[in-house]
Amino acid sequence: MKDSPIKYRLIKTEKHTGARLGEIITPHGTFPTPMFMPVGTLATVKTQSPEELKEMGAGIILSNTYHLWLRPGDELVKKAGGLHKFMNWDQPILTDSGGFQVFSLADTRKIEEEGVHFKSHLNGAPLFLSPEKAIQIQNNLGSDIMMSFDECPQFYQPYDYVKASVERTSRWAERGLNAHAKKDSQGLFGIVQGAGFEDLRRQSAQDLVSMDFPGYSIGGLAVGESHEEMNAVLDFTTPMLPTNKPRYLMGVGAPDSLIDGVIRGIDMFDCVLPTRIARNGTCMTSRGRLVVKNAQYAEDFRPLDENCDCYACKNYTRAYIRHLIKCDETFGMRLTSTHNLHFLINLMKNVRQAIMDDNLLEFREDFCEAYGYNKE
Ligand SMILES: Nc1nc2cc3nc(NCCc4ccc(CCO)cc4)[nH]c3cc2c(=O)[nH]1
Ligand SMILES: [Zn+2]
Repeated sequence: MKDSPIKYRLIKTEKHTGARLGEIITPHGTFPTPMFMPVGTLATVKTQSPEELKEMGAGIILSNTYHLWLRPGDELVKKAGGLHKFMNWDQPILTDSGGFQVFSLADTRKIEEEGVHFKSHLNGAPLFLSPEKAIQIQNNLGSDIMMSFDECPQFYQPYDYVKASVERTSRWAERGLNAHAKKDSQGLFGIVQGAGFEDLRRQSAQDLVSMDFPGYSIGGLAVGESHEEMNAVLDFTTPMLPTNKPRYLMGVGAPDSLIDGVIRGIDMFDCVLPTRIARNGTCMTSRGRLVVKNAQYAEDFRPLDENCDCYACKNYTRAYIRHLIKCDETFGMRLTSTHNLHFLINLMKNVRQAIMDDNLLEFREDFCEAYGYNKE
């Protein structure tokens, strides 16, 4: 692939694990890895302004091709000057290709070699997405990092189904690469599939590495498999990928999964978890999950997390935030969302420090102990 606008710089590997400290250089700026990406599906990270996201250290955010194609339309975003201008975010943006959203949101889909026919989850209108179409939409959105159009099979599909799906996803990746060749201001990642089958993961990785993408996503995970099964797939899949390019684990956001992914050589993560659970008043704290809506916090005048220095924890109490959430006051979910995003971004900052200090396993022990993960 000709010179890509996305560059990965490996700074250091951690002495006792597969963890790496690095940075990713994009046309809209450079961010350190490992990094957690807040999800801004419809061109906004729900309840957060771009200034607040920068303030908390969000280096890059994710938006969705499928959703923005339907609303407001990729042509409109192009007319607005692209996604960065449209949403007033001048830092890096990554877009998912629509592959996963078609399989997880749309009804009655029909997968063919050409692409996927399905009905809009909004109004049932017939739609069609192909590798070429997914590239065209992402070109219009102007994201810095684009995803190939792929099929994300369920984790427990039979071997033969997954094999045929991997082979089609590799053909789709090639078609996307050819459709993209023109625009060199955007990088395109290949997405490794293969469910839980080591030989199919190897086939997928080899196909994509031979196409020389600037970065590789590991797809087909966080789809209902156990934590142990995800770790097992990562144990044999990340070593199949080049060390001088980023690895992005899609859809992963629980604290223990982030740390376990980093230990296995993952550099980038995204998940709706922090903002999704915040909206019903569930917070991640250094002492584990806290459901601030619960009656026990009605007169608890401590911050959500006494070890947190985010805007919510510096200025408000559990009692106040519980009151807002109970009364469905939107400021309440702004505060829980601010805290949860800050918590994961800060967790990755501490993980990067642990890689620098070669004590990531110790950090993991201490973090999981305090969080209440009953780790073996
Ligand atoms: N193109 C592409 N995109 C993906 C996105 C994904 N996102 C996931 N998992 C998200 C799971 C997830 C969904 C919702 C919540 C909220 C709380 O329940 C948390 C996690 N797995 C994923 C796999 C793929 C994939 O193979 N290909
Ligand atoms: Zn906080």
